[in-house]
Amino acid sequence: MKVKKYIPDQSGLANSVGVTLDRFIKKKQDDFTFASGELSQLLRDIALAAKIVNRETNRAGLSRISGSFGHTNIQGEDQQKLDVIANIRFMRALSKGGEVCAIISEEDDEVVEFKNKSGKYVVAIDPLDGSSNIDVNVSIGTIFSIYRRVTPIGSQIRTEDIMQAGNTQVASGYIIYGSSTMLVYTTGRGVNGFTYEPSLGEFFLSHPDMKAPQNGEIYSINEGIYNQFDEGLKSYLQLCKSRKLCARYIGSLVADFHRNLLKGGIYIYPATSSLPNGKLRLLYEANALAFIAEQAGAVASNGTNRILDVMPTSLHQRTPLIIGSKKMVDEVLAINNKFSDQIL
Ligand SMILES: O=P(O)(O)OC[C@H]1O[C@](O)(COP(=O)(O)O)[C@@H](O)[C@@H]1O
Repeated sequence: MKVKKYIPDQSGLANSVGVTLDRFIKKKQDDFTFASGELSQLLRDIALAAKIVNRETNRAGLSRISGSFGHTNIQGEDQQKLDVIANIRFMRALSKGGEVCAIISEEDDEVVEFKNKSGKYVVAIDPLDGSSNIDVNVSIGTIFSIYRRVTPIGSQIRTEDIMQAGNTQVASGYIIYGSSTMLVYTTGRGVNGFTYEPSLGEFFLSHPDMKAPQNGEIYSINEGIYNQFDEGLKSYLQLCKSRKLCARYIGSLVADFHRNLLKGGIYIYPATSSLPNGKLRLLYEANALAFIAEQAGAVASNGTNRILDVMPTSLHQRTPLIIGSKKMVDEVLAINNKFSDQIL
């Protein structure tokens, strides 16, 4: 029987669609000799829930799931229907596999513990970030952090399993539901981005080994609350204006962060007189993006400390966030120090 060797097509007629997320996760898992595959399955479960949430957000206007859910969450925010739907979808997907023992969600007042305690991972998640943009067709996202529990598997979840500093994350990432849908994640070995191809129902590697430019031309901050900023920040913003830098603020953290990660820039949500600890949440917003930022060569600070070194003390605690290109964040911190020295 005659056989012939497979020679990859050279005609260029059928463009390669690239590496699927599944295959990429499998390949990366093989890098870890003793990998059990649980983290890989957990990442796949997150990707599956993301596909469903992507479908829901795309057709929200048609399926009457836009608008308020008529309930206020523990942050005092008016929960949107899609906030609740996204929360249900991720909870369901993460409860199925058995890899997860507990979840911290922006939409749940308390830690959600799964019956099956054999899971070794704890997930912190903002199921739908950028709620104020849901109904107006502006990019929104999902943000997730993954930790290994520290107490024995199978035992009762304890505070130390939940209150872990960001520098103990085993993985983190975000999904951006925008002009295209992307999933970007790290397991501490660089950052990779995958674009969703709805017609095939697959995420494909589109942004391998993402690196943030060391400097940038974009600054992202809600200047509507300018009067509540401290003098150090006001002087930095004057500097940005004098340099004719570009002001870009979508009002969806994931979207602003993603743009600045690709193009170079800085996102700032500071402490203000009305929000003395800032607005964003440490456990399921800042930590995840700080891990991604650092893995891509960028920086994340609360103005005083590295975000990843902040020891959490409460589930929904807020933190000021200064995140983005290294040179820009370092400059803000230097100006802050100068002003705080003058005050002292
Ligand atoms: O409207 P503000 O005060 O500028 O806040 C916008 C920020 O708040 C957030 O919407 C907070 O996230 P949630 O939508 O998940 O609550 C960020 O996405 C965004 O960057």
